[in-house]
Amino acid sequence: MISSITKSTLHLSSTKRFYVGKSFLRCLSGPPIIQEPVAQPINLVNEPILGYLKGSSERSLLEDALQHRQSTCEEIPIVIAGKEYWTDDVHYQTMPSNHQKKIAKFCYATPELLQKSISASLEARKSWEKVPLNKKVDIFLKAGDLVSTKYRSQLNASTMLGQGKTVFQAEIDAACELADFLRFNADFAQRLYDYQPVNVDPSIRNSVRHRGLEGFIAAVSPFNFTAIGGNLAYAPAIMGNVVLWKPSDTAMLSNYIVFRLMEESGIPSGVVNFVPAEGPTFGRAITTSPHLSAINFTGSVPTFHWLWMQVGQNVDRFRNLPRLVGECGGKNYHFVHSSANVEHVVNSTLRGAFEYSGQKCSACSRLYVPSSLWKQIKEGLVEGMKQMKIGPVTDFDTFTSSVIDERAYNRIASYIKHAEQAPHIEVIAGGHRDKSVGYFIHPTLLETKDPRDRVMVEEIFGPVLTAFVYDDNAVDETLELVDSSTSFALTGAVFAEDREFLAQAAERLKMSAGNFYINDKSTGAVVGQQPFGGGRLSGTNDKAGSPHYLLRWTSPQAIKQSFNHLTQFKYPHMEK
Ligand SMILES: NC(=O)c1ccc[n+]([C@@H]2O[C@H](COP(=O)([O-])OP(=O)(O)OC[C@H]3O[C@@H](n4cnc5c(N)ncnc54)[C@H](O)[C@@H]3O)[C@@H](O)[C@H]2O)c1
Ligand SMILES: N[C@@H](CCC=O)C(=O)O
Repeated sequence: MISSITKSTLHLSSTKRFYVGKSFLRCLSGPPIIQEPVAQPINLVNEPILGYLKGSSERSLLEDALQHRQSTCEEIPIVIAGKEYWTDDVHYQTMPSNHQKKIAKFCYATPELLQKSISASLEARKSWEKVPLNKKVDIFLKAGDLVSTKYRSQLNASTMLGQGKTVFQAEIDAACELADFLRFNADFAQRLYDYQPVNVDPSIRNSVRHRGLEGFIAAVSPFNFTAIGGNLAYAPAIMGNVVLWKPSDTAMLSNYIVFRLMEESGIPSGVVNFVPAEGPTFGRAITTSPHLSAINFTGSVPTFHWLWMQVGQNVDRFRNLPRLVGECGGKNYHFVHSSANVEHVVNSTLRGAFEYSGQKCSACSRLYVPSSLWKQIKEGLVEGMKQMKIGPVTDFDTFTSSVIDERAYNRIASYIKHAEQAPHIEVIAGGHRDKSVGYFIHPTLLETKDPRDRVMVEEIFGPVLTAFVYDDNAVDETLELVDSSTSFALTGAVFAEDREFLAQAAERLKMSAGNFYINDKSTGAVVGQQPFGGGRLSGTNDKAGSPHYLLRWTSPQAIKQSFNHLTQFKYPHMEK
């Protein structure tokens, strides 16, 4: 019976099997041909979040950087194999809180330049792939240190002004998360070698080595996280890949600083090419190249679907089947049980829904509250919203600022207008909006009687939270609604003190979120602590910030090295 066989018995029997043909073998020996990298120890500690209190040195450095960035319009080239290019298709990045203020000038790459960058990256691949892992690790550790020291204030200032983040939101993203991605990925890349295949026969050596993918990777990044741009472009690079990085128009300046900082850390020219471009022009260039090996995308569902379809339509062109990694939107929930701590629910929801004006893929945008707690929770939310300061990011008391651009403003405003007109929705607080100077939309709380209204189902990606009040006796039906009423499955949170309920909810909502929180808000995943990504329409769930993510960027090769010479081709049973 298999259960009675111990591991060592199995081992022994397979060893025996290897030795059966010994008489036909002449045993040789020698060192392995392919050497495995020797890991260097990395002290994995998340980058501490600095306080930026009045009078602190980090605050004065940041204030200088903010001043500098506000009085400059940085000219940002396309960079291919270390060479700078300009085209006539000129664009500007402006400040979301003051749309007349330009902070960067850049231009779109033409199809010809995109072809050039593909060729340049394939050329760079030849030598980059050969650079030993420990050298790559050194580069990434140096980059992590440059992020947390020399470039910290520049990264934060450009993220604040260009992407509309408050000081705290910029710090957890452009400084801490970016440094964490660089350092943790260096460690994760080394740890991939911890798995090696079984070696049971001393005359045979089995091993696995990690190669970069053959071809180039296209990294297409969103506006809302500087660190995500850096991770999309550089996590593949540490595995030996070459990358075309198309940054978002509205995160251009911070992403360019990341690109230059990585060069300073020692990434050779051409390994990552910085190619601002019009979205579909870039999409068509990469998906019609036979050398596309993967797309590393973060952004909205429609863009990812479009790219996926382009790859499908060109599938017979590719030398390797491209891997499609996409992290997309969410319709994230807070589900409150009648046993929950009200004060904690209120504060967590105010942060989860309204920090960075709800422009986190993980932002809470639907809230399920039992009728027994609604009055208290509603009062708490409204009171908190009254206390939130909405303004420019240069005012350090601002809780949240404007949304990213006019397109986002109009989209979010259309949901609020819908709510204002729908008979089954009440605007409880907020709703005020004004785009005359910046794209300001005040945090808005809605209450709907229809849990399947568009405001409860579609990603709004703005500071709009909708509450649905359920009957305390209808917990099961409401959990069913949470799970089934949207097509997304990114993040979600349950709040309760009743442990039995929490266990039940964790089971019932298992597939509803890639990142599931118990008594914590739906936002704020930390690299290495809460690996990130969702299922269903929310993405391919490759868990950025974990070792699993790096597996997408390697094409492992299994190697069997034999130390024997066969002395004949026949098998033992053929001996006579
Ligand atoms: N799941 C996650 O980890 C995660 C993280 C951040 C943001 N997001 C999602 O990203 C979205 C917000 O970001 P966004 O507004 O920048 O998204 P977006 O889809 O508009 O743009 C993302 C990137 O794709 C580019 N692009 C647009 N059309 C393209 C095309 N046809 N071909 C190639 N590239 C194209 C854009 O220029 C940008 O660089 C939200 O839906 C949010 O939920 C998800
Ligand atoms: N990692 C971030 C979300 C990134 C998406 O925008 C969080 O967990 O809040």
